[in-house]
Amino acid sequence: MPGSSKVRRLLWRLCISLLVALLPLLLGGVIIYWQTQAGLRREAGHAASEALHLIDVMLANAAGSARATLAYAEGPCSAAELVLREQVATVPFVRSVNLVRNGRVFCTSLFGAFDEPVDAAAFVDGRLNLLPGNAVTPDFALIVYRLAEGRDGVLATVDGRYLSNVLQLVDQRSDLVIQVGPRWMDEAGEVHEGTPDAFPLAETRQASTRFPYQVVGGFPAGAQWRTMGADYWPLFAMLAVLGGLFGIGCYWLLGRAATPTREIERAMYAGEFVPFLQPLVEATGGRWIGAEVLMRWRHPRAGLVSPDIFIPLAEQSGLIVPMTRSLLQQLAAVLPKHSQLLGEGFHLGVNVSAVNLRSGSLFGDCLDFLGAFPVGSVTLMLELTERELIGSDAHTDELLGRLRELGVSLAIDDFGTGHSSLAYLRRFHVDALKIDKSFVATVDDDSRSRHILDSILDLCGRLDLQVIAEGIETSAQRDYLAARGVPCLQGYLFGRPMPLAEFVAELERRARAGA
Ligand SMILES: Nc1nc2c(ncn2[C@@H]2O[C@@H]3COP(=O)(O)O[C@H]4[C@@H](O)[C@H](n5cnc6c(=O)[nH]c(N)nc65)O[C@@H]4COP(=O)(O)O[C@H]3[C@H]2O)c(=O)[nH]1
Repeated sequence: MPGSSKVRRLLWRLCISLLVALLPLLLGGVIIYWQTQAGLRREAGHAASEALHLIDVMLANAAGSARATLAYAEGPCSAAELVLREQVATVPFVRSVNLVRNGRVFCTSLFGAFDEPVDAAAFVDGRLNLLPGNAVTPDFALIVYRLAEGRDGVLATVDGRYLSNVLQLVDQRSDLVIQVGPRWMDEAGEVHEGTPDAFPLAETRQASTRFPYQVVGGFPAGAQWRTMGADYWPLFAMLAVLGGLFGIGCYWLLGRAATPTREIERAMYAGEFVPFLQPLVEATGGRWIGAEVLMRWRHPRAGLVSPDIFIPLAEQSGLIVPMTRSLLQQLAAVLPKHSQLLGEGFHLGVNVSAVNLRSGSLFGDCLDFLGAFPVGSVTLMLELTERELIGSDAHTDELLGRLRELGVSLAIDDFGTGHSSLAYLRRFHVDALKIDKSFVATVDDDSRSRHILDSILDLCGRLDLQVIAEGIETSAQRDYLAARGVPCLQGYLFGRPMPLAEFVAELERRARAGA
């Protein structure tokens, strides 16, 4: 089988296995991505509402202090001073309480009597003002709650650091800001003009129902991947292991044969079918004048498998066609380099079956094969087995005619063992007969069956057919057949089927020895 198909198949197997291995990670990744996104949205929403709740509590404290001291806005500062300080000292988060009369602060919890104008228009909804600092703490933000009754009223302030603490601590992963009218404050306590940039991820905006401000929350870019990495790495590791196992399993499954036919197909792509050659020898002198090509399956686990086991299956499935082509290609890749060892018209017998004849590619395969050799250095003989009956139809006749024109000869294999041997002789223009080893074996015993062998030999003489006797195991068989004029012999006595390289090495050895 061509190496490229093998590589393609291996690549395909690898790609599929890789995809299967990546599948849990990909699917898991998508689900985790989606879950993380939903989780971040939930987290941002939860953080904003938590911050809103805490800031509402702080502002409610300021509003409570303002209500408790409003009545003092009508009296002198001296009467209110102690009450104001008491509020600052006892009410959580309230930093100062200041009384306003006729649009001016006239009394503060810090300085007592005081005088400063109040810009009522700066208060959102007349009630809240976010400032980057004031005269007492210019570097610290503060939020001022205003309770007004006409031009009188109370200003209660909450330190911005409480707010920034809330924004920071309520959720350490999300970012939160508080927006009060035209200003906003970040987690660091910095006050900015305008509105903050939109958060790239899971932005949420929640407005207080009690005071005129909003908390805006969200996550910076990349937070999703960081969260996935930080929170889900054990799951990713598990998915990776799972994917690895799936991939290995898939690779193994794809390499495993589901059926015998599938296993033969796999073996073919893996190049496991190889040619073995058994020498054909001259009956007189023992010179190697050719070889029969016999297919062997070098199975990675079972070792060498006999063709009797896999050829019938290969014929049934039609795989015998590419297998035969592969056999011819393997021979054509090696033997022409040694054509000087082969001598003139070296005989090469190749087994073919009905499927090969029907396939439509046999002629091309033979043409390619013969084209690889120097002209006349080999003769190709197709040996027709009788396992599948070959019908005589116009297509077969035409094919055999074209093959004959190409110089390919035709032999009937295992002659006499099938039920159609004589019919074959009648139907086809046959060049040679291969006498089956079961008839050759009759040489050794004196039985009547030896007469059948003699009759076949007579028949061959009358029909002017070339004879090759196979299965010669003893010198008595050799001598008998040689005496009966059989020119070409094959059998264990001369050599067993051997790998191609071994056959070439033996040819070289014989050439050196002058055999
Ligand atoms: N006992 C004994 N046996 C001997 C002796 N000399 C040779 N043999 C065996 O006899 C068989 C001769 O091949 P075949 O009759 O064409 O019979 C072949 C042939 O019909 C089929 N076959 C082999 N290769 C191919 C192929 O490439 N294509 C097709 N279609 N069939 C093949 O498988 C059959 C079996 O092949 P193998 O097992 O290789 O068996 C071979 C060979 O090893 C001997 O002295 N004693």
